[in-house]
Amino acid sequence: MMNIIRVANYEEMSIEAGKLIAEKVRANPSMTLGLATGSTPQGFYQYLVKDHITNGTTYKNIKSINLDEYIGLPASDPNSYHYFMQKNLFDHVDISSKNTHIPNGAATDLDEECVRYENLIKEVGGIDLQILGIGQNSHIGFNEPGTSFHSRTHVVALAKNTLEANARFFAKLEDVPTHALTMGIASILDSKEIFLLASGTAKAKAVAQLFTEGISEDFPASALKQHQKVTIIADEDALKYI
Ligand SMILES: O=P(O)(O)OC[C@H]1O[C@](O)(CO)[C@@H](O)[C@@H]1O
Repeated sequence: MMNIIRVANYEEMSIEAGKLIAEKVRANPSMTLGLATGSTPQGFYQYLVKDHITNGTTYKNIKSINLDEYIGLPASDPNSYHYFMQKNLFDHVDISSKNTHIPNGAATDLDEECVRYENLIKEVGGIDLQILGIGQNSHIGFNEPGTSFHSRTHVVALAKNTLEANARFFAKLEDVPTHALTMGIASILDSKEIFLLASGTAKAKAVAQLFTEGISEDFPASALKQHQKVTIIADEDALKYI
């Protein structure tokens, strides 16, 4: 089941998502949140930080599991997702560092890291609410078109379109890491509930495909149609073909 919440713009998407997430955290203060990086979630992280300061929503017992990380960037690199999470959320709320988890893209044995990460998700009791963005090519996490819907945490070679889309954060295209670690589609679908956020015309085609195309590994986000509890929070631009 996919519910759609249609909002005017990025700011409203961020407020709507932030409100819903903060409500869930207050209702279940020891839940496990599945978190995403990129431009899409930045606004709702700001909302959560403000809400933490003004309303006192606490993350003391919240656990977090991030979707993905570049391979080869140390946690201290400003383009790593470790760094992103510290700067956008973890440094500003009372979450405990022992409860925050991100795949280790600097691991020497990446296969072992994938197994460790999958086990970790199980050990924390699974993800209660997974937040997702969507790539222009329909990727979720870093699961590019063609990824098996049975996939678990794995190493991926990033698609050309993804490298180009993410080059905006780097000095030049060649600096974008070519590989990443990502939770798989099956790992994502195990989450009890999923929010998919989309903003802007660059995402309009990928969002439309969710409704016009069938379930296909060519469109990774279409896997979400197999899930019982998905809410899409998207703005007018992202929904312009719907
Ligand atoms: O939000 P953006 O920067 O458009 O990226 C889309 C998606 O691709 C990823 O960057 C891949 O990790 C996700 O984190 C994100 O939700």
